Amino acid sequence: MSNLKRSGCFSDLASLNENRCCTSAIGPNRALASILTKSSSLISVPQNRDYHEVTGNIICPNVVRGIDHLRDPRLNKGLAFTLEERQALGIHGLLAAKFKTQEEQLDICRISIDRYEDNLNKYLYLVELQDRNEKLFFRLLAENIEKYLPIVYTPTVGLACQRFGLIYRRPRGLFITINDKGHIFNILKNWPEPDVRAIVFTDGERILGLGDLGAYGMGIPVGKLSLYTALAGIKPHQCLPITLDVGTDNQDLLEDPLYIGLRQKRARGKEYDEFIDEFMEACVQRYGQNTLLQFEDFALINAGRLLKKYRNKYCTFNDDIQGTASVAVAGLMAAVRVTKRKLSENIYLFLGAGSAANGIASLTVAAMVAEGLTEQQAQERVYMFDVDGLLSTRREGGVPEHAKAFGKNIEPEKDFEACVAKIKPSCLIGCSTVGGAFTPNVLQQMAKNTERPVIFALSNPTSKAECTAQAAYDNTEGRCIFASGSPFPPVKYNGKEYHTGQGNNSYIFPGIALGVIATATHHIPETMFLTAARTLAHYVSEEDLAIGRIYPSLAELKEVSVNIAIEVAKMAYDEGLGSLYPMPRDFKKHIKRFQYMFKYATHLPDRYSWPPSPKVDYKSSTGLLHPCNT
Ligand SMILES: NC(=O)c1ccc[n+]([C@@H]2O[C@H](COP(=O)([O-])OP(=O)(O)OC[C@H]3O[C@@H](n4cnc5c(N)ncnc54)[C@H](O)[C@@H]3O)[C@@H](O)[C@H]2O)c1
Ligand SMILES: O=C(O)C[C@H](O)C(=O)O
Ligand SMILES: [Mg+2]
Repeated sequence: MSNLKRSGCFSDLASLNENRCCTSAIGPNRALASILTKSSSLISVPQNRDYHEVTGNIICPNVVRGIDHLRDPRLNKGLAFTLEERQALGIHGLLAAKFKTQEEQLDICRISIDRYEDNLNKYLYLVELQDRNEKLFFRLLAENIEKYLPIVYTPTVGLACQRFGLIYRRPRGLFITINDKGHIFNILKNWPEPDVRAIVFTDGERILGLGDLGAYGMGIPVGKLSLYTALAGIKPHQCLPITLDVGTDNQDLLEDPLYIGLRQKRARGKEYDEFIDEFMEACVQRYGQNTLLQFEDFALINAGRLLKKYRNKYCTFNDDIQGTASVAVAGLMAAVRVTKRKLSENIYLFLGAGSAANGIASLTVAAMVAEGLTEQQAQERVYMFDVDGLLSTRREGGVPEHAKAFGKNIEPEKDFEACVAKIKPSCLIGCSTVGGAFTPNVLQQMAKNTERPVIFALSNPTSKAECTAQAAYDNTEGRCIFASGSPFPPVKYNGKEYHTGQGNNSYIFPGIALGVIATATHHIPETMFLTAARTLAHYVSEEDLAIGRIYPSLAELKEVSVNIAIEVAKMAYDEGLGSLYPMPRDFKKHIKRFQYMFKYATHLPDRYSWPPSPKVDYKSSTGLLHPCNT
């Protein structure tokens, strides 16, 4: 370096960066880039070598001015830029003199967040960090999952969605409105990243258990995709959050002066269906046929039927139906080790008969069939109770179409407590959005039904949970096996402390997504969710069970996600669904190759040496590697 400094190469490099450009220039710099591409470059490209090869450890395939290295969150390292980088990139003097390591920066982040008492402020701090320094944000999240998952994700993300009009500052993701019908592909083209592999999208109609939040639902795909990166290491530039704004039927929002979405009633019927059709087509047209399309928080009237419509035509899944089913079945499998009852020996009662309940029930049936029951025998063990009472074929209005498989020819019952006493379930599963619906009487009845009752209060966020962890223990003499969708503090019962688990689809969808992306799988069959459930259940240790947890700790989520990805990837090839060839010999290595590097990369151009450092893998199947996209 010192030789270079003496020879004045740094000023050379700074101007080099200003002029750097390439054909894949994107976003606001596109016009400038195309002009510069035509102008003479300072880099002389040896014959038969392409531009990226010659530029070596290129900063970004974009036109990047010095200051952009600080303004672009994907490039910014703040005080962690070294002296050489500061000089080479033309940002020397734009930063304070101190050089910091990423570890030192992480300490400051932790201290800063801890200063906030209010979770929404913590959320805002993290949003701001992601907007400022992406690698620091993801490393902070990935290394402190237990602490920050409840902030960027459930339950705080629910509050953020409710206040979205107030906290909305910078766009993250795309808003595509019903008025864009006929032009969706063009809107997708405005997204500055060309290498998108996964899209999480919502129409905002059933945001957690909070109902129709319209365009305010954007917090959900953003939060889900943060976990794609933090838990599964899927690269952030490959992830795209989208809100499909088709209006809202939430009158409060329509009258809310802060509301940022379309101020009109929801589009329904043909218009809505055509819009979703066009959206699905546009996504694959823009990003390729294996683009993973994750449906999130769609209302019951659309969730199941859209899954049915698209599941064999696109690489798609519905997280609320299938991801939730997988995590719940994993919990049931782990619980078998405590209850000593096989899955097929339980009686299941669901409170709520919507997307989540039907997803869980169907996968539980599949797991019981794997234990030897017929499908009909398995279905007979599953009861559901919705807003109109027990799903009885004899009730007025009968059983809704989407839950037909679980309707029973028995006396109708509208009193849930009476139902728990009559049916005597051993597993009670709440997906109703009704906070506190598992009353002390219901829980006490569960303790009478069986020695070790399984009680899942899966509704989110915390205020919608059917009961708290403490209430479940208090009302079952501490004999229950409990899990909840949102986290609860440790339970104290009879002088012992229990740490109950979070039955949340966050244990599943990041791993499924990584496995699917890494194999370019074109369809996601139901059996993949059973495989994911088995992999997750396998991770539950005796220590977990001893403290009341039927899931591994959140701290293990990254390892769990990678292992789910590996199993999903193997299955993809076994079933002829993977389309990336040759088939990997070592799946673990293969999966790792797709993963993000949370630590900073050097931003020094490698032009001093030729050929460039052998450590740099310029081209891989994941696309061109450069510091901002590793
Ligand atoms: N833990 C997780 O990973 C996870 C995953 C998905 C969904 N959820 C949560 O589960 C809840 C339900 O989600 P969904 O997608 O199934 O919603 P949904 O709208 O599809 O279903 C809700 C169901 O609850 C029923 N219901 C409403 N009020 C009721 C009442 N008073 N008594 C009995 N039933 C009642 C409705 O009739 C409907 O059948 C939400 O709170 C959601 O956040 C959690
Ligand atoms: O978002 C979550 O925390 C889980 C689930 O997808 C939900 O809709 O509640
Ligand atoms: Mg959801």
